[in-house]
Amino acid sequence: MSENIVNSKKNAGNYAADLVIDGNIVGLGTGSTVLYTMERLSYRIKEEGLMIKGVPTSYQTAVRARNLGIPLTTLDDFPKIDIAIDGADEVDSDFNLIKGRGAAQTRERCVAAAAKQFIVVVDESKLTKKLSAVVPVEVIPFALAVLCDKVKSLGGNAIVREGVKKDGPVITDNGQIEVDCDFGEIDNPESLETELNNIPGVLSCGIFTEFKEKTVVIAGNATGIEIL
Ligand SMILES: O=C[C@H](O)[C@H](O)[C@H](O)COP(=O)(O)O
Repeated sequence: MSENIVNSKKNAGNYAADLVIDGNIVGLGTGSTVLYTMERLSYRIKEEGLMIKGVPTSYQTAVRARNLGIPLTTLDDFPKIDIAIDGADEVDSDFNLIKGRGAAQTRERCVAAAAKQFIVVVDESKLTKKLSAVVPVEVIPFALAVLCDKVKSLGGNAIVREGVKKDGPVITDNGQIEVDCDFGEIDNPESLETELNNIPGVLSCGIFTEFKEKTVVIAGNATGIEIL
């Protein structure tokens, strides 16, 4: 990762952490940008006495939060939360998102849905006019072929994500399979999201279109941020 991208992620992540106030229940997204948010929250907890609890969206985020001294809670205890901060793989000009590079989009969707405010932290290279990144989809193995068939009928191409230091498919934090679906440029993200999420056996696809009204996008660059 170039130094520019690292600084851009850091600037976005840090800015988002400073939006958090005492008493907040904070959805903690997954990925490299939110890690900067979590590091800054950890600093604020230790240095400023900030009192918060985090709801992690993945096993990795839970482990990182524990190591950083961020107290954790769950959606069982707080079905409604104050603010969720999360990264994205692509953000279009209408605030439609593609998420799930880390295969965490199902829990990320649950946490974003539970939050009053959804803060998306990205480096500015993630901004695009039209979504065209690969769309991750989490599916139960029983429905894998049905999903692949449906993706084909929608003009896409589905590839089961393979592990890096494991042979065979990536098994998600929910014990399911992650499938990367390439549709090229996506003309209608809302309808594609609905089509994919309605396939029986799909837990969640990575297209997020329904949180626009509560979304603030913080796009980091090498020297600062832009709020969209
Ligand atoms: O499953 C992973 C998530 O959707 C991430 O939030 C997304 O991939 C962005 O990650 P990063 O901040 O590392 O680019």
